[in-house]
Amino acid sequence: MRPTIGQYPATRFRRLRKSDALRRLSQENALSVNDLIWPLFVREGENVSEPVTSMPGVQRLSVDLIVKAAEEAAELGIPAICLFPYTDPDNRTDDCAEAWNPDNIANRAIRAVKAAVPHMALMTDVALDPYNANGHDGLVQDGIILNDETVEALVKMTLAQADAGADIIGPSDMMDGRIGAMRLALEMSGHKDVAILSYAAKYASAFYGPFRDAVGAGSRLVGDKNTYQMNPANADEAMRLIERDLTEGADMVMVKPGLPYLDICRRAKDTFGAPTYAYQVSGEYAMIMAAAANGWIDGEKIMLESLMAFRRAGCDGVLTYFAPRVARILQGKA
Ligand SMILES: NCC(=O)CCC(=O)O
Repeated sequence: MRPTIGQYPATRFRRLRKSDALRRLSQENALSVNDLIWPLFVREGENVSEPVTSMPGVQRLSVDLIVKAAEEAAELGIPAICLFPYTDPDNRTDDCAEAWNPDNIANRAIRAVKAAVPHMALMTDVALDPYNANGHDGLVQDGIILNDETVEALVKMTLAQADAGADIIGPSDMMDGRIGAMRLALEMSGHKDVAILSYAAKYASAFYGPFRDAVGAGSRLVGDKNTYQMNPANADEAMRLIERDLTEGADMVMVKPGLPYLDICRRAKDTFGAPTYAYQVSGEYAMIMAAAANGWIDGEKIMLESLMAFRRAGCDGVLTYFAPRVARILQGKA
């Protein structure tokens, strides 16, 4: 596109900003409930809603309350939720075997949600960190994160989630070769219509801090994730990763974190045209909530502005903890 600009006063940009009607008429992007994926944290128990201190307004919910949240999401028109497990400490081991247990907390929640709200698209998380004694996304040997052995474990985890009824598999682990391995396993096991939303460009970011509290992985993490997550200084590499994952069979791709990486979202959309998502991560959410709680910003306006920014950057959708709040506003139910 080559923008045409006439000379002043023939061109006055303020003409189209004169009234609300003209501003709406000339608006380029829109935010809708169809763009939202709501991440939820699931834990053991019944009727348990446990606040996540660093994420005001976010709770870890027992399966029965996850079902209620899914019903609320459906009523608000939110098309998808994404489940993250808070695993009991006893089930966090070096071999991560709980990750592919068909009856682990995540798989039980998938079954319960699909039974209650079958039309809700259910996205999962595929990474070993909620099940790992040392908080890493992959199997660890002598301080090294093993790639190929981890991919085998992730495939088992993927199949258990697909068997439980997952619609969208969300590999967030950043191992090499996992998308191809998962896609092949899904094809071979009768799950050919299960979609993969690849965390293709996931950066080694400090913005994930509150999330690690939410899933109980933060205090366990030994070292950092720099050998598998991306260097925040890199952009060309993100394009290569996205192309690689699309080629291996990803249906959708994600950039994560969100707002600090909008340049990557735009480039990804322009380069590949694939369904592209961003994750407005826990640290982004926490910063907005904390500043709003102090009265330093207008939290609601900043929430809406930040979500619109993803649409402007070319994203087809956003994973955001604000999903139900923004959906209520967009549906006139606030
Ligand atoms: N796989 C999910 C994450 O690693 C973090 C998300 C967040 O910080 O909200």
